[in-house]
Amino acid sequence: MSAHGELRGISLQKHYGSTVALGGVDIAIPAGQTVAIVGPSGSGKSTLLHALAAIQAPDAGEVRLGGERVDDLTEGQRSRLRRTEFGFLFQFNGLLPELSALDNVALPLMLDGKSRRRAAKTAADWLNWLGIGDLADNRPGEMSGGQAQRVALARALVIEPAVVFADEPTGALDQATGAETLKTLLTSVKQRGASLVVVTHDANVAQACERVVEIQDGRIIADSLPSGPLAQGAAA
Ligand SMILES: Nc1ncnc2c1ncn2[C@@H]1O[C@H](COP(=O)(O)OP(=O)(O)OP(=O)(O)O)[C@@H](O)[C@H]1O
Repeated sequence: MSAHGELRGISLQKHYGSTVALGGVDIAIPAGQTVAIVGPSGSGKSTLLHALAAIQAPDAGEVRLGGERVDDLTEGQRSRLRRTEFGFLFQFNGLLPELSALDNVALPLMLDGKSRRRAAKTAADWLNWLGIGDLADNRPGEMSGGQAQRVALARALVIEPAVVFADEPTGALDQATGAETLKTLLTSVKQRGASLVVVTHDANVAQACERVVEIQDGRIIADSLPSGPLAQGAAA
């Protein structure tokens, strides 16, 4: 586990033509906190996640990780940041179909310069840790949706990220499998000391997080943290 810093978005703005996707969002996520981003469709949840994760730069505002600005990096630096500090988990697992579970999990380490042998050993440890070591040689098409999402979780965690970003991680799973995946996700990030930022429409996911931030029309309208905008009387 590495020492991780606070993730902070400051006055984040993003426009698509006349659409205001982010209308000046301020959010500070302490290291190790689990945060659900909720709100109606089109409210700006994914745009916020993409801005915080250095996937898409905001039009204005700053993103800082551990105090360091990460929104104004070159594309190469941002891509390195995503490989070393951030883990990603999406609705559909995004695994490479032609690679085994082991190789899918080893890939981020190899992209970061680790030897194939070392990457494979670490990947195997992660699959074992998540209880799916026996699936190491299976390709994604040879697993259930829940198993594949667990492999995707191993791939997100293998780099020991500061923050795991998840967009509807249980959206493609049935309720029981989704609940199990959610539990594994939360347990894993807590044990590794990572923060979790999860965009979700699923009330079960939101309730399981320590903090729920509600977005509407590109602005935070509710924050369950005592120090959030609601407590300060700043909500609309
Ligand atoms: N690439 C894009 N081009 C144009 N408009 C976009 C683009 N991406 C997002 N938008 C618009 O920005 C607004 C916010 O979109 P965003 O995807 O962040 O919402 P969301 O809350 O994640 O929605 P959903 O819950 O449906 O995924 C929406 O009005 C959307 O149509």
